[in-house]
Amino acid sequence: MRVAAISIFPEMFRAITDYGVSGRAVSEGHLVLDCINPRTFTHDRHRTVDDRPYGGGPGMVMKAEPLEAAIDEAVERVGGEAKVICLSPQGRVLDQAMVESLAEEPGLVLLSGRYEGIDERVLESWVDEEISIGDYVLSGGELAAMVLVDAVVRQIPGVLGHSQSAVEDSFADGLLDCPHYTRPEAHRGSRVPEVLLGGDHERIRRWRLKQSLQRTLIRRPELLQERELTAEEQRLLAEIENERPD
Ligand SMILES: CC(C)(C)c1cccc(C(=O)NCC2(NC(=O)c3cccc4nocc34)CCCCC2)c1
Repeated sequence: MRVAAISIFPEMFRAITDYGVSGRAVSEGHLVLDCINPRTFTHDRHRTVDDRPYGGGPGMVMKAEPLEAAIDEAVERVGGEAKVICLSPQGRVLDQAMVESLAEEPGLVLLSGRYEGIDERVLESWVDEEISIGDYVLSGGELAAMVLVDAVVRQIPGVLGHSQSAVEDSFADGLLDCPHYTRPEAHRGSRVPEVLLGGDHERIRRWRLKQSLQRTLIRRPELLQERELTAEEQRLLAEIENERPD
C-alpha cells in the first residue's frame, strides 16, 4: 500500500516507519510511506504555511496554496486514484469496519492539520473524506494519521507474519481482550489462574472466550450489539448472566 502523509512535522512519522509491525511493513515493502511538507511548496522568504484568520479570532489558519501543492504532489507519488483523507475532529470516528475498508484502497493521502485548522477551500475542493480518531482536543492531526496507518497496515496480507492473517488477528474478533499472564506463576502473592497452567487447550480456549465476553459485556456492552454471537458465545453469555451478582 502507498500512503502519503502531508504534515509540517514529517519527522513525527518516524514513530510508525521505524518501529514495530508498521516499521517491519515498511522495511518489507508492504507499506510505502512518503511524508510531504507543505513548507516545501512555499515561495516567500519565511516559507509561510499559515496566516491570520479572516473574521479575526485567536491563532492562525493553514494556507490553501501550500497544502494544495502538497496534495498534488502526494496524489502523484501515491499514484492516480488516491483517496484524500483529512484527519479532523469534524470527521466520522474511525472504527475497525472503516479500517478494513480503507485497507482495500490502492493509495491514501493523509492530511494533518495544525494551528486552528485548514482553510475550508482545501476541504471543499480536494478532500474526499474527513476522519476523526475520537472526541478530545489534539494539537495536530499527525498522531491521528499514524493511528490510522497503524490500524490499516495490519490488514495488509503478510504484515502480521505468514501464520496470522488479518482475520486471525488476535485482537480483531470484535471482543475486548482476555487477561494475559506470563512468568512468574506467583507475582507479589498474586497467582496465575489455574486453568492457564494446565495443558487443557480446549478448556483454556473456552475460559479465554468467556473472559473476553464478560469484559465486553461489563465494559463495552455496545460492542456486543454490533457482533454476531456464535451458539457457544450465546451459551457462555447466558452462564455469565446467571453468575452475575444481582
Ligand atoms: C472533538 C472535539 C473535542 C469536540 C473538538 C472540537 C473542536 C476542535 C477540536 C480539536 O482538537 N482541534 C484541534 C485539531 N484537532 C485534530 O486534528 C483532531 C482532534 C481530535 C480527533 C482527531 N482525529 O483526527 C484529527 C483530530 C488539531 C489542530 C488543527 C485543528 C484540529 C476538538
